[in-house]
Amino acid sequence: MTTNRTRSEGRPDLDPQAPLPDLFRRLDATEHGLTTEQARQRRTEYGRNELRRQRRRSWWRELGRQLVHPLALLLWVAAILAWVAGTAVLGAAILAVIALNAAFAAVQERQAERAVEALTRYLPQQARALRDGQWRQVPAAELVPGDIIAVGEGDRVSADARLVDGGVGVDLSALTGESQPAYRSADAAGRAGSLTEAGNLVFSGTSCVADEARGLVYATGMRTELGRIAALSQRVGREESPLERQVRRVAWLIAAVAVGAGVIFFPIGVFAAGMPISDAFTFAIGLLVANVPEGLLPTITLALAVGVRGLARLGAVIKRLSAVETLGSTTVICTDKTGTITKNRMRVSAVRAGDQLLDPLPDPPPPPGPALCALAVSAVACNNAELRPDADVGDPTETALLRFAAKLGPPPGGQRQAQFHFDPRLRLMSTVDSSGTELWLHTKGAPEEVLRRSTRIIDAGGVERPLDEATRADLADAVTGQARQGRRVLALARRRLTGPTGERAQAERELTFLGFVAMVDPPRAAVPDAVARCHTAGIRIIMVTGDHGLTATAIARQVGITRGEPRVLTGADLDGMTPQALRDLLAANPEVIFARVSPEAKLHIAEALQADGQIVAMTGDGVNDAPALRQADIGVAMGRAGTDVTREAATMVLTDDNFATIVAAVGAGRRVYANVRKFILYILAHTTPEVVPFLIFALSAGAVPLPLTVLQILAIDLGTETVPALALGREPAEPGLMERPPRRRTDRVIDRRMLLRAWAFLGLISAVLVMAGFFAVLLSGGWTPGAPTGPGSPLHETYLQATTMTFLGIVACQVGTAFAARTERAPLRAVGVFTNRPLLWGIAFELAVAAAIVTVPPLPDLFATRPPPVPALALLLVFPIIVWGSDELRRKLTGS
Ligand SMILES: Nc1ncnc2c1ncn2[C@@H]1O[C@H](COP(=O)(O)OP(=O)(O)OP(=O)(O)O)[C@@H](O)[C@H]1O
Repeated sequence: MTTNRTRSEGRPDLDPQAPLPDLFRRLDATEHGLTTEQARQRRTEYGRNELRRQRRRSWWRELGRQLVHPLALLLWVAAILAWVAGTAVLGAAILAVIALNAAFAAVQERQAERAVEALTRYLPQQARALRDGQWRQVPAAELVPGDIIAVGEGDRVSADARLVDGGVGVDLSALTGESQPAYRSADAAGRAGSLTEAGNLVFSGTSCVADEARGLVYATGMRTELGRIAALSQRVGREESPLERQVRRVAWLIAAVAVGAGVIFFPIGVFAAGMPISDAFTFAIGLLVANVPEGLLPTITLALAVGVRGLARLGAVIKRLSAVETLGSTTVICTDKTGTITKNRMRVSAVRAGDQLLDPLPDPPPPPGPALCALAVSAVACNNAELRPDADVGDPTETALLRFAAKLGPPPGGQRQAQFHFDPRLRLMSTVDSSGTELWLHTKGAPEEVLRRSTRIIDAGGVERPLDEATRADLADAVTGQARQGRRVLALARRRLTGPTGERAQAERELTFLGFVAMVDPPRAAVPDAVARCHTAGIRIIMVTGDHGLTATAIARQVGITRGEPRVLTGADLDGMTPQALRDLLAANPEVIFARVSPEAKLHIAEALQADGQIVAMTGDGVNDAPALRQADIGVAMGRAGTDVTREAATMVLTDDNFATIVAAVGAGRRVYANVRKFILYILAHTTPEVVPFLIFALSAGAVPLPLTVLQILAIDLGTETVPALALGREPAEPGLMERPPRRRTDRVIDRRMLLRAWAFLGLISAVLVMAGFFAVLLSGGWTPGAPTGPGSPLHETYLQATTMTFLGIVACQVGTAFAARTERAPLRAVGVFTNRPLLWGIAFELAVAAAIVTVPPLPDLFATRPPPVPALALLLVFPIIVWGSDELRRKLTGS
């Protein structure tokens, strides 16, 4: 072994295309795999089979990035202007603002990144490896060179391996960008040149799309091809979401307004109010700095990240931050049936063997006659599941068949010779088994498919006869009768083979129909409720299933998806339909069920709905579902039953495979969006009480002294208000959130209604209160309009107390605004006054900072504050109640 050298070089010094015996020798391995102990030792030697994360951006670089953010650049300009104008204190304050903001944004960005990264923990990848002579599911991270692994359709390959047996179709696009699947087989000859072109190798990070093979692991972790090119560095995307894009645009708009306000103020201050030029300049800059919403974007990123974390706890793992927002606007959920709506826990409840129907199937079953025996033999032979005392392995349809057969007695064992995998398009699976000297084909699948390929039928006594039309019709009726009860029906057939099997179509023909089994698969308990919530939330549910139309309809009715007569469309109907016809049909029929559809059809359904402006969530579990999942706005894969390929293609993975979780996730998405609106409202509301004092000062042409200083504005916007704003992102869902139709694609996060509420209602009330406080202090101190209040004048202390009152008044009003912002339509008591703990802490922080600015030296000197008289302070106590109370009243009166 060359382990030491291997480790130091980072790649094994071996040729994976060497003759197999050489490769086994070099890897010190055998066809029987490794023992657990050997694997453990090798893990300490080679490390875990993981890709090292691409180094994160360092703290300093992240901070640097935030410092040159366009909005920060605007502040730099303001700082330079302040410095040039000789107001060094303001310049320094702006620099502090830039630094604080950058640090704040950097922390939030990093938190968001972490939240997404942490999600990989929720989806640990598994691999099948031969350990201690047995096939085991092991965490992919524990694979080591020398392991023998199995890869089958739908699996993600977890390490680089040389195939030793079988062949697989692989999708190499993650490595080579080539989207056409390639075939790799143990028998393929080695090839010089690029390793990825070698016909007998498979690579970590690629996925298996067909068949099955076994391979000898020769490289893991960073030594794999994938590790080498580090292509998987960022599997979880971090692109800007539409919400972030919208908010960025709005942030720029507000920044432009702020610059405009500053520019307009300057001449008004100088010429109308007679302010000294330097003061006017300082104030203009202050106005600009205070209103540039530089904290908005990182706060939204953080809200989305918090949403992602919350969703993971619900059982929905999201792979993109922006998906949280898309989820909230979902208008249609296309869901499959088995496992998502139903429990995927099947039990055979009726059987028809030959022409004998046992419905219900007695428990224990009667002693089986020849037909029932033949049915059971086929059910066991054409089966890849395994009954285990701890947990059954395999497809629940197949385990149900095994359990049914087991009750009839031990079946005679045959020897599997070949297999035609279950194909969701054909809806059939077959195996070729030898029994003594005989060779049999056993087929199971959708009854109509099996019937179509059958020419004979067995009778109860086991005698075969030709299948006439009357019997066909009778069988079809019997199947329909079962499906109508919501049962899943599977037919079984067989054929004695006399020669080689040949092509699939050649093998699966002239079958002898043995009978069918009907299984019950009860709906999940939480589904009817979730369906009802979708209905009230205006979300349409479309069932898209491979199962029989009647089975699907019965289940859809049981859980409330259909309430009237649904329009049932089959895959065959879809084939003959133009995209436009499909769009029209979906628009015209509120209740549609797609049955017996192929995975490809799901893609067309998603496209048709999207062409109509719908936001589509689509579930899927099979390999062929991947394109539809990619096409949908939210591709939903199953964490338990699904394949790695769909998990890779999906935006959201359900750890519990439950439909109800999709609905909960939509609710969470709506909540995040609503919370983003809440803190934007809160941040916007302070603008009016900050601008009005200046307007009064300017319009009075200096008769009223300036009620608020620039540094005080900065202290509010960038000090006291930050934490409560963040805390609004943690609001619980407002009642009624899932009782409204989804928001439209065209809806803006900041709309006119919100601006009116922020500026013209909450803001205006605050401004009135704040100015009343200012004048109350000023007048009670003996001030008359036009009286001097500058340094050295007898009224100067009173003036300082009055501006402090304005400052504290705005802080008090913002406390009221924070409570008002908590709900958009409902009364606050519907969510509970004390239910948002972080907000209560945020308000405590806000009040503590405000108190410190007024009382803790040297802050009062820096911010020019003096504690107002006690009666004025008492007045402050009612401000929040008035602001919040008025909004409660408005909501009550207007209903929104
Ligand atoms: N293991 C299997 N072997 C043979 N036939 C099967 C097997 N599993 C399913 N079928 C048949 O193929 C049909 C389609 O199966 P598919 O897995 O595409 O969808 P489904 O499980 O019925 O429903 P859904 O799409 O809602 O999950 C089934 O209704 C059944 O008749």
